[in-house]
Amino acid sequence: MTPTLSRSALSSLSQLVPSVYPEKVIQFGSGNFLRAFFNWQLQQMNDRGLFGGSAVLVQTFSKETNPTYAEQDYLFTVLLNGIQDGQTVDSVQVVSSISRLVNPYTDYTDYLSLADNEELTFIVSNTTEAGIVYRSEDRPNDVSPTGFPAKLTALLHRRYTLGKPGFTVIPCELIERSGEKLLEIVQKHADDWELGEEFKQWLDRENTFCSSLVDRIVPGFPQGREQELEAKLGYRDKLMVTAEPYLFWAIEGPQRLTEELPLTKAGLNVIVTSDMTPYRQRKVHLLNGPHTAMVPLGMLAGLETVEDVMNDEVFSAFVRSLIEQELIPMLDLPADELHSYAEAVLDRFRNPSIRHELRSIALNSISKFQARLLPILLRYTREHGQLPPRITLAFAALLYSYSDERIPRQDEASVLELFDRARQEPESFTENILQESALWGSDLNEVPGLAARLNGHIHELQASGSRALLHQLV
Ligand SMILES: NC(=O)c1ccc[n+]([C@@H]2O[C@H](COP(=O)([O-])OP(=O)(O)OC[C@H]3O[C@@H](n4cnc5c(N)ncnc54)[C@H](O)[C@@H]3O)[C@@H](O)[C@H]2O)c1
Ligand SMILES: O=P(O)(O)OC[C@@H](O)[C@@H](O)[C@H](O)[C@H](O)CO
Repeated sequence: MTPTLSRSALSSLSQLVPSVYPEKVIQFGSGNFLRAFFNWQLQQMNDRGLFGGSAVLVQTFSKETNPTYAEQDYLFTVLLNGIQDGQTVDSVQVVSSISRLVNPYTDYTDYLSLADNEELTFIVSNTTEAGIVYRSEDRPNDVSPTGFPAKLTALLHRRYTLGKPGFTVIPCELIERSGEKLLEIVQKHADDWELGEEFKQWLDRENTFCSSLVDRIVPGFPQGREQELEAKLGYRDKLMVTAEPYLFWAIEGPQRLTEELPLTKAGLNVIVTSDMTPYRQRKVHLLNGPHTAMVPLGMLAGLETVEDVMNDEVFSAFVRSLIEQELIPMLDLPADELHSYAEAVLDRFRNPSIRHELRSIALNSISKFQARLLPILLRYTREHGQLPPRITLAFAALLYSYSDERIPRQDEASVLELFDRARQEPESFTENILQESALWGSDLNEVPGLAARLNGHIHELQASGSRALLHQLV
């Protein structure tokens, strides 16, 4: 029988058994993305003798300890597949940069005692966009608070009471100004819990909260390839994760980070900058924007993956013209840089070696549309005196897909409730949903012509499907 990945399995397969490094990073979140992004980068630094440290994982959400990490001695495989600098990449690496997993729900004392170790100086997180939220019900009791910022506050407070130096905190969540947002919530908990002014000053003075922008497409576990990979690798690995070779990380923080976390020295495409705004705009609008536009249109036409979209003449022409004609002209960055980033994105979308499911991108599409495409729609309309045709069509497809049972909706319960309420009056569904400022930040019925255009498109989508409509646009 094929063994499970572990140190002894590697040894019996005569493969290199990786070194064990001291813990230097506390990592909140144990999902696919961090494994293929941050843990993989730690491994690259360690392999080059530049960091010599591992990350201790803190479970942030599920209350039951995930047994797989311990079963696999905290090892997992990262498979990188795609084209980089014109070369085909098909690499397999066992990553050993995680030391152990702490579950604050079952071992709260162990969790808090992470504050005692002065070698732990970095905190990295990815708890999804839903993780960096304020929860007034979280209290400083002798059991773990539920929210990530509240857990972090408790840890930071212990560090402060021990008189130890603070941390460099780098959240990877895809929310705007993530570092500032996280610090704001930590300070709010400090107020709620009456932790004192001195602690709040220590938070500001001794800790560095860096906003950051991450970029790597990580489709996750290689579904359907388990047997092939087991035969190739000689072990089974439930934590295995596939990703594209491309990687970019902009960290807004002090230059000392380039020495303390020598990612760039390890040859990684990471920059430490005093202003990450342009990098964020470029990525959110030119990569995530087209993703969010292609999802409802593609799914309504029965397409399943980003690659399906890119291999379809009509759909890929739509994606390209969306980028060139509606997105790039609305971004305040040098045009040549935007065009070359966009070309790279189109190549990444075409990557035949990874299966990026449209339905995985579809999760929480409403807030994604608001962040990724709506600002461009509004600016284009203001500047051109007319609606951007492609973003507007994608918006119509999104609203239609949230009101049609054929496409399973995956969104927050509160969002789905607003859609269900709007649907109770089918004749005014569009106007009802556009008026929900909670979804869009304002009443979108005030955008000239938007409701009428969306209504028209929704009827056309019902009558002829998305492909026919795209034909008319490209
Ligand atoms: N997969 C990609 O290509 C990619 C690329 C860039 C960024 N991201 C971002 O990474 C995030 C995570 O993606 P993933 O692929 O690792 O998903 P995942 O489901 O594998 O992991 C999600 C992690 O977040 C934790 N979590 C979920 N909800 C939480 C909550 N409310 N509070 C605290 N923790 C919570 C989970 O416990 C888990 O550790 C996404 O939200 C996405 O924005 C993903
Ligand atoms: O990860 P999500 O669900 O926020 O968005 C889906 C994709 O747009 C996203 O994962 C991109 O692939 C990623 O942001 C690339 O760095």
